[in-house]
Amino acid sequence: MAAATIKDDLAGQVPPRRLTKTELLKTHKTHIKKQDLAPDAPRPVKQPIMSDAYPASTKLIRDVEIIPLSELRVETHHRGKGIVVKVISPPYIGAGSVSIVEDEFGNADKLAIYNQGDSSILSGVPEGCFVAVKEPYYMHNGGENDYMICVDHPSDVILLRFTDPIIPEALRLGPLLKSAEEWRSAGDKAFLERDYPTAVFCYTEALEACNDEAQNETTIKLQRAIYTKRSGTNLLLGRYDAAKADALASRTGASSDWKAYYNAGRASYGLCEYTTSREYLEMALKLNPAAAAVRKEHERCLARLREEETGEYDFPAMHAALNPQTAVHLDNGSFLRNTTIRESKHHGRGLFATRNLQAGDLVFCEKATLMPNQYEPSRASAALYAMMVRQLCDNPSLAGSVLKLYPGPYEEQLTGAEGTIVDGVPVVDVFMVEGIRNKNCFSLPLATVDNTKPSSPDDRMAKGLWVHASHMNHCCVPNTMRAFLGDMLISRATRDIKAGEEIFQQYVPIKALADLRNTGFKQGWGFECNCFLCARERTLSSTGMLERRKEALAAVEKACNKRPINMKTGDGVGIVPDAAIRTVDRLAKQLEDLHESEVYDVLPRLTLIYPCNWLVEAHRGRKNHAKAVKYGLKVLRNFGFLSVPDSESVEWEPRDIYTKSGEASLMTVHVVAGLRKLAEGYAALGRKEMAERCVEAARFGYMIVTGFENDLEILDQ
Ligand SMILES: C[S@@+](CC[C@H](N)C(=O)[O-])C[C@H]1O[C@@H](n2cnc3c(N)ncnc32)[C@H](O)[C@@H]1O
Repeated sequence: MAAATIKDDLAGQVPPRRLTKTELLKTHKTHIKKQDLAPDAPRPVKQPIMSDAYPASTKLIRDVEIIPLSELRVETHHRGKGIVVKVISPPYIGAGSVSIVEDEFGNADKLAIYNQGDSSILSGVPEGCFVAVKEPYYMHNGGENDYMICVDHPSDVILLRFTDPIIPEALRLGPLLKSAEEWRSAGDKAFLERDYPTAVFCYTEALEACNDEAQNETTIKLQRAIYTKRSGTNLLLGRYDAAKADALASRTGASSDWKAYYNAGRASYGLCEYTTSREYLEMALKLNPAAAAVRKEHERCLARLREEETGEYDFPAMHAALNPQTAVHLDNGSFLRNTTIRESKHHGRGLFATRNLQAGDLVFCEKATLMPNQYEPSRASAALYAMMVRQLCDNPSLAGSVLKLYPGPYEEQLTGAEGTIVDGVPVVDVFMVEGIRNKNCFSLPLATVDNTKPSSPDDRMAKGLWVHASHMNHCCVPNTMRAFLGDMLISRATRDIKAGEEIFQQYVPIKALADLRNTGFKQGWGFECNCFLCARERTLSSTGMLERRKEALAAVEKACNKRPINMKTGDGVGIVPDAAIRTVDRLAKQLEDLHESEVYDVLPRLTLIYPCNWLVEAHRGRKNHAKAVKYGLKVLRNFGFLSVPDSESVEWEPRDIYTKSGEASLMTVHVVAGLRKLAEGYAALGRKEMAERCVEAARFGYMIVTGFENDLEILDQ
């Protein structure tokens, strides 16, 4: 309460008193002591709260007015202003890095820097360095006289070079006399200690020092050697854009340049730019045909290009290579050429087929743009957000694709400068990043195929971003289905798709009732679905009918739930008394009658799936195979598979159920399970051919669901 009062009273004003340098340093030391006692405590990520959103600074530091710390006003974004300070304490690392800083007038304050990745020296700002903060926010920190400069956007803070003229002389305390050689050895030392961000900083200083020294052959040689070192270090940090630029800057024109091309090739590979990577690797091979490492990398690169071109993958081998601890990121390229991004009539941009596709075809197969190895659901979102921020800072070339994704309503606050380079770093607006994460990320298991096993836990889900797939709009009865293998997203056609048709996916498993599912879409993504199913249900079914259907659904679910089925295992019904079966049967019929035939002739009847599945189980339990088959056929029909015949005399191919069911079938693993139960019933009735066709259709469906051909028996494990 007291804090809130101080906050309200002082907003916009300079605080009457703030803690002195000595007081600040004393409290800071106690925090650091505590930190030293628990050095391995996991570091939380501060995720942005969209209601507090404010845009990142897009100004150059030289264009803002530098003010002393004493002019900072509470709860204020100091637009058009900036501070230049020296860090006078080691950092305390929590959700961000908190340090004590001092300005040229001897004023001290607390500086909290959030959202810097581990590859940045600013994730743990070292004592003695100088930083500039553009358009800082000064906040009351809860306690009495306790304030803090708070930096959310990573690009709002700049690590200054020691020789930067913007640092006031009084703060600098004498010129820094390190030579290029000295900075280089400092870099080498940091490298050997595996402190790669510091190594990069020192090599950068070394390169700048080279510029200040006499330009002779020795300096040029030194400069190129440092570029090589910095390139290697940036590669280790995953800063591929910088690694590539350094590699190219290290060239001398001699045959030893093969190393520069090799590094540039590896950096391009890291960015999944395989065509460019191949070009560099081929230049390296030209200069040094015997280099085995280059040859190996070149072969790897050709394999990626083949995958991109043909869409041919060895999915079983990829599956076998997965390891939840060490290998969730597969070494594969993205096959995207069957689809293209363009404006869609009703949903902004969308994905469209570039050629005719058949049910079961690979629509695309995309490697994650960003996906942390974090399958703990409570941490998955924060891990993805942190990775997105870090990668955008580290590899500005990513901005071109990631920052074009739909960020939700925050779109209106954007300046258009996000992703551009200002003061040497890309402008990264964390609220925009969070908006993009929120509207575009996918939840995924390690492998969809394993997740279909009844024994697999449902809750090991990671989160990731696939830029191409993010352009797909939602449809409740979509024409594709996605599956995951590590960080590969496999999209398959659930029915035939014509060239030029829009590709849809289901964002989340949908609710049976149109109004309920649309409330979810509105809240989560800000749209109301107007797909074939939603539009017809909404406009053609009368309100009275929808209400009665809701009541009938509640009644039938209540009856089923006395003996619920586990939809994953199919277990739970057991031997059910006649009376219970009769009740569910009667209620299901009533519900069925509430679906107008003229509306639902070509539509799935989602509310009927659960009761019909229940009846299949009840009849299976009593070995009443004829009835199990009857309801099994109804289950498929209610998923929208309208072309499953019940007669040997009808000519049909197992795949026909996918290709000849119209535009509104809903493919899920339950369809596969339904086909298997149907097969079991037919086999028990001695109708072998029907049983075989159903198994074949189930196998084909399981390939669509899991992304590649798999044994149906996995569903029993
Ligand atoms: C992941 S993005 C899909 C690509 C997006 N259309 C774009 O222009 O970038 C999700 C957003 O697309 C739009 N969207 C997706 N499916 C839709 C649908 N069925 N009807 C209307 N808008 C839809 C919504 O604005 C949603 O928040």
